Amino acid sequence: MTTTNMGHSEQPSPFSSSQLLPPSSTTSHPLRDIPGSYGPRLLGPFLDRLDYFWFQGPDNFYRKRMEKHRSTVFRTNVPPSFPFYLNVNPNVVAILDCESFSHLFDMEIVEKRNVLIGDFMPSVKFTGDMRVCAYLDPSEPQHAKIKSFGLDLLKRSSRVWIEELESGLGTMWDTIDLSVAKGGSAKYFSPLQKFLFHFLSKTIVGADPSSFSQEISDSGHTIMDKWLYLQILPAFYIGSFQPLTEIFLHSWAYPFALVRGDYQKLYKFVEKEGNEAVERGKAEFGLNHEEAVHNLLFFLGFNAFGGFTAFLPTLINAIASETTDLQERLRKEVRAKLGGAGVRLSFESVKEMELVKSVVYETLRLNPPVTTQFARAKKDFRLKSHDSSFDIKQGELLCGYQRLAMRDPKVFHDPEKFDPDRFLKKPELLNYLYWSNGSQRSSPSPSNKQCPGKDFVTITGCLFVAYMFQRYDSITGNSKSITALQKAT
Ligand code: HEM
Repeated sequence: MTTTNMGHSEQPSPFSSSQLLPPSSTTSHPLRDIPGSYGPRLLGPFLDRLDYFWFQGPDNFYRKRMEKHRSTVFRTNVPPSFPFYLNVNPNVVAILDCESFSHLFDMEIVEKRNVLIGDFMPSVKFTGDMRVCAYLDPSEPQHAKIKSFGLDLLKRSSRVWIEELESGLGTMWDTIDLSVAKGGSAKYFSPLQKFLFHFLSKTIVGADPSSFSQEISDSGHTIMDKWLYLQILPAFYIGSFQPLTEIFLHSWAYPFALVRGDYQKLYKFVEKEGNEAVERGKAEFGLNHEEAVHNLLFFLGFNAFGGFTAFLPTLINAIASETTDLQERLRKEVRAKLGGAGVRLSFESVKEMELVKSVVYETLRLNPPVTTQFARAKKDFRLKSHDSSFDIKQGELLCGYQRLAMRDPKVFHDPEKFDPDRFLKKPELLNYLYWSNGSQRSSPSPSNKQCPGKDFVTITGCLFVAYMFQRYDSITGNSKSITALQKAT
């Protein structure tokens, strides 16, 4: 067994002793053929691609097939596919319930080599002609070295995390305050991304963008976006401007040449300003210079900046669009445990904020920032869903769609509803919260593929909420704009 916390052989299936499931689902798992088909060789993948990106959108794409096959496990194609992705095999086995999803974490039976985005892998030119950590399987020696480097960076960054967070959030909310005062509302994507780029560069890489150049300080976040989205575009759901999106954005992969100059700027920034981290990667974790810099850049830009960019707008939306007494309850909890404006945030104080934590977990359940995880069967094995079992053959690609697995009605009561108290009432549900590619009760390690940022992300989400309610009495808005702010009295 290579994993420490999450393998099937070490940890019984999450459902074997669960009180949450009806007794029938824990008893027998009759063997079934995997329903669904891949259709004609070129036409099947093409039609599925159009359904996924255009006619249905990802949620309905999976939901309709799940209903049609009366199964949370079935065969389908996922993009990218025909006509210009001839080397990509779009055939997958979709898995959409918590029990079957957890097989993705068992490194004894699945391999995670080059499957971050599915069978399609962006050109390694985007990452310095090397396969960075997220594409490595734990069986590859380099994985443990680089993952340990990442875990160490995060541990060290905790020394400046709070201080940098407070100062970055101060600047970000000042900008938003100003726009709301001027125009009555503020689109916050850009100030949020600018804050994230500065904050994560300083904490994780130890690199201050303002010390490097005006361009990186002002536009580092947009440069990062360009590099990041160009890589994931072939599989990225856009949901508008069809059929132009299908023709021009989803039909071929764009070359690295379009961002070569930008990537060089980011590389130089990390290499120079993050020199201390780079040297530690070399001296303590046995990486060569190039490996240390390219991996640092990927941790910063793709993993951390990309992840938080997807997560924080959903957190703001969950709170700012609430019309219940949630904000009042959050405000009371934050001020009781921490105090009002001017009192320093701390890791310890947010650990005691049970409602704040539950809201953060519930946001990650309903809106997992990375919607899909893939893994390839290392050997033939039997995969279980709640009510059936299925034979998986070595080499088959499993595709876990988090947005439906996290709405599994056998685990989460009234699963489509945002219930801010869900995890407060039933903390044992954390076993089934999978946003980090592992259970919220498991730990990332060099021998598994769980996100090393798992705890930092949830704690930062809590600190983000605590800061908001220190500063404001109420906030109105959605995932794009803030429309009203009432300063703390
Ligand atoms: C909200 C923020 C974040 C989200 C949503 C997120 C999500 C994820 C997910 C889903 C995976 C698994 C991908 C897969 O194998 O299919 C992952 C892996 C990873 N994440 Fe995060 N992450 C976040 C923040 C961070 C941060 C702050 C770091 C800092 C270093 C980080 C570093 C990594 C790395 C290195 C991996 C690959 C792990 C491995 O190869 O074993 N992530 N992340």
